[in-house]
Amino acid sequence: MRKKLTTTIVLAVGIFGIALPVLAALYLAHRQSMDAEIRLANTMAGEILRRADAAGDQAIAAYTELSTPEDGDPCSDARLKRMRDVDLNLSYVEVVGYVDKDRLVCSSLGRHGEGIPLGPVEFVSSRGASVRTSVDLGLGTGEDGRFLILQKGSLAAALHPEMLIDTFQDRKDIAVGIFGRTGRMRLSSRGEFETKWMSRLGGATSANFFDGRHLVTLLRSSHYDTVAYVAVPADYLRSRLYGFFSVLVPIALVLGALLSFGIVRLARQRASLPAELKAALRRGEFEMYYQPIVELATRRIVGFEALMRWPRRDGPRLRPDLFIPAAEDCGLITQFTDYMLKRIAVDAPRLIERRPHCYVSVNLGSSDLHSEAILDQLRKLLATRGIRPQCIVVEATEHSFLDPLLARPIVAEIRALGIRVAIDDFGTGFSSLSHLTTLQTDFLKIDKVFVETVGTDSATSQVAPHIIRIAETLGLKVIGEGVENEAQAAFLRAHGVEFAQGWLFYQAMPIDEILKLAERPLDLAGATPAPA
Ligand SMILES: Nc1nc2c(ncn2[C@@H]2O[C@H](COP(=O)(O)O[C@H]3[C@@H](O)[C@H](n4cnc5c(=O)[nH]c(N)nc54)O[C@@H]3COP(=O)(O)O)[C@@H](O)[C@H]2O)c(=O)[nH]1
Repeated sequence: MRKKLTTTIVLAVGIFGIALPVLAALYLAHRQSMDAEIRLANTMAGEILRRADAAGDQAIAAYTELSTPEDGDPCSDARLKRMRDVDLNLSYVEVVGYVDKDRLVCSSLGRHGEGIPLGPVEFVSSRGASVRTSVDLGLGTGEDGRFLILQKGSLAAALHPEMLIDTFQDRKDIAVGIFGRTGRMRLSSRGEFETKWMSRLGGATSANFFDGRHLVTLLRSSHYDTVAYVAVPADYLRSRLYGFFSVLVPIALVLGALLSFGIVRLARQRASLPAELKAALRRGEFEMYYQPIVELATRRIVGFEALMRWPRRDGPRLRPDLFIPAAEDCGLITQFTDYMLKRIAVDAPRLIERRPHCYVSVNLGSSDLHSEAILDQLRKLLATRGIRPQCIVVEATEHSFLDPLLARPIVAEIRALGIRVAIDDFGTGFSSLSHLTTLQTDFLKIDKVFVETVGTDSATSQVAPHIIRIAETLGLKVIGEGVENEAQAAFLRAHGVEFAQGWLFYQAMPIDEILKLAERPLDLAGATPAPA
C-alpha cells in the first residue's frame, strides 16, 4: 500500500515536474510572441502616423503660402509660378491648385481649361479641411492616378495616398492604413480592413487587440483627427510562437526533467532515510563530538556538550538537525539516545578524569522526556565507574513538541538522580515560557539566533536581555549559545550571563582532540584557539 502510494507520488511529481515547466514555457512563448508582434505593429503605426502628420503639416504650409493672391487672377502666371515653387518644396504634396465649383481650374501643373472635376466633398475634417479621398486628376500618377485632396477655401493640396503607407514593403501581408475619425473614412490603406476596428479606440490614444484573424494596433495622432492602424495576420503570430516554442519547450523539458529527477531523488532519499539511519546505527557509524562550554569571566572550560555526527559511508554528511528530527519522526530516537549514552559512558569518564569539575551535557529529545525508559538509561550511565550525577547535564531539546505535563515527572526524577537539567534553544521551536514554569530546571540556554543579533539593529536583538531577566527571576543559570565574536561575549557578560559556548572559544571536536585539550593545564585551556 505504502509502495503504491510512493509510486503514485513519484509519478505525480514526475508528471507535474515536466508539465509545469512546459506549461510555463507555452505561456512565456505566447506572451513573448504577442509582445514582439505588438512592438512591430506599434513601430509601423508610429511611422505611418509620422508621415500622415507631416503630410497634413505640408498641406497647411501650402495654404498659408498661397492664401494671398498677387493680383485678382487666381490663375495668373505669377501665381502659377508661386504654386510650382510651393509644390517643389513639399515632399508629400504632389499638386497645389485653385478650386472653383468643385473643379481644379489651375494648379502647380498649369491651367486646366474647363477645370478637372473633383467630385463632391466626402467629409470636413475637425480642422475645417474638405476631404476627397480618391480623385482621379487624370495625371496618370498616384495609385491608379487617384489622389487624396485636402481643400481649404479655394486652395487644394493633392497627396499620393500610398506615400503615407509605402513603408515596410517587405511586410506587404500586414495590412496598414490611416483613417479620419470625423468622417470614419479611410484616407489611405493597404490590405484588409474592417470598419468595426475604427470604433475600438474609444477615447484612448492607442489600442491593441486580437480580432480572431489579426492582431490590430490603433494609434491616434496628437495633431490631427487621424488614426493609423496596423493589422498583423494571425499567421505571423503563429510562426513567431513556433519560433519561441522551439527554443523554450526543449529548455523547459530539460529543466523539468532535472527538477523531477531532483525531487524524486530527494523523496527517495527521505523515504529511505529511516532504513539508512537504522543500518548506520547497527554499523555504529555515528560519532560523538564534544564542544566545550566556558565560564565567560575566566574562559575556563566548565563542561562539554555531546553532539552527534554522521560521517556517512555513502553519501554526503548529514547535519544532526536533519537526521535527529528524522530519527524522532520514524520512532528511532530511543535507539539513538541509547547509542549516544553508551558512547558517553565510554568517553565521559576519560574527560572527567582530566577535568574532574567539568560536566558532560547530553541532548534528549521530547520523546525521551515523555517516557520513563530514559530514567533506567540514565541510571545505567550513572552506574558507570567514574561518572557522578553532577558530571552529567541533560539538555531538553525540542525538535518535536514537548508536553510539559508528561515531561514534568520525568524531569523531576532526573533531577532527583542528581543530574542537572537545561532548557535548550529557549525561544525557538516549541520551547516556551510555560516550560520554564512547569519544568524545574537548572540552566537555560539562549539559542544562537538571539545571540547573533545582540548589539545589532535587528528586531530580535532585544530578545536575549529579556530571556536573561526571565532566567534571573527563576533562579536559573544562563548559557549563551553560538557565541562567535568578542562583542557578543562582552554583551552577554555585561548582562550577567555566566556561561557560553561557541566558535569564539571552541568548535565541537572528536573525543581524541577533546581529550588532548582537557589534558592541558586549566589556566591555558581558555586561551586555546578554536580548531578550524
Ligand atoms: N537528541 C539529540 N540531539 C542532538 C544530538 N546531537 C546533536 N543534536 C541536536 O542537533 C542540533 C544541531 O547540532 P549541531 O549541528 O552539532 O550544532 C551544534 C553546534 O555545532 C552549533 N554551534 C556551536 N557553536 C556555534 C557557533 O558559534 N555558531 C554556530 N552557527 N553554531 C554553533 O550549535 C549546536 C549546538 O546547539 P544546542 O544543542 O542547541 O546547544 C543541536 O541543536 C542538538 O540539539 C544527539 O545526540 N541527540
